Amino acid sequence: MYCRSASAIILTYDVSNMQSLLELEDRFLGLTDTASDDCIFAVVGNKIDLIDDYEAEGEPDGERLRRGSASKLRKQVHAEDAIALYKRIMKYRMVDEAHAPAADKMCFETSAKTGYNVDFLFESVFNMVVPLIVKKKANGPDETVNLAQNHHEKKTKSGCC
Ligand SMILES: Nc1nc2c(ncn2[C@@H]2O[C@H](COP(=O)(O)OP(=O)(O)OP(=O)(O)O)[C@@H](O)[C@H]2O)c(=O)[nH]1
Repeated sequence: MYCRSASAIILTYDVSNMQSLLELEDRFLGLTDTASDDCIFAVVGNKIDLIDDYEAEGEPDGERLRRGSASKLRKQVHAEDAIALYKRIMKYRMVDEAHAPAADKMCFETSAKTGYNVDFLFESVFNMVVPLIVKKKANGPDETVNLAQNHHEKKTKSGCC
């Protein structure tokens, strides 16, 4: 996972697996330390199609009955769990909640399989990120690591000693 200067990070868990949400915090949150200070976070519960009471938008009448619920799973991660994680992420990043997008706006449930909410997720994140990027560009170029310059500086130092 490479996050240096990232303007947006989408953290994805599996709605039918609580462990996947816990791992986002335990294993991946620390890896976002190098993201941009104003980085936008979205917390996304994927695989919503596997859940018992999921009903895809636009699903034809009777389709759900036809599908049956034998293979459906119980939802293990609820919206409030994701919202609580989002709030902990803001705390971890030391972002004042008043200055961050509202938690309920940044937590999504999707299905990569059916496409449910996927466009909405990316459009929402995109609409938030673009103004930030435009603002940053207007403030001048990003600080970047100049590998050639570092190399040269090292060489000069070793020459002096
Ligand atoms: N039903 C369903 N299956 C999905 C969805 N997204 C991914 N999968 C399936 O889940 C499996 C793992 O998907 P990956 O994209 O490899 O995700 P991963 O995070 O590496 O793996 P997992 O932790 O197992 O989900 C694959 O078989 C995918 O086809 C979804 O929205 N719904």
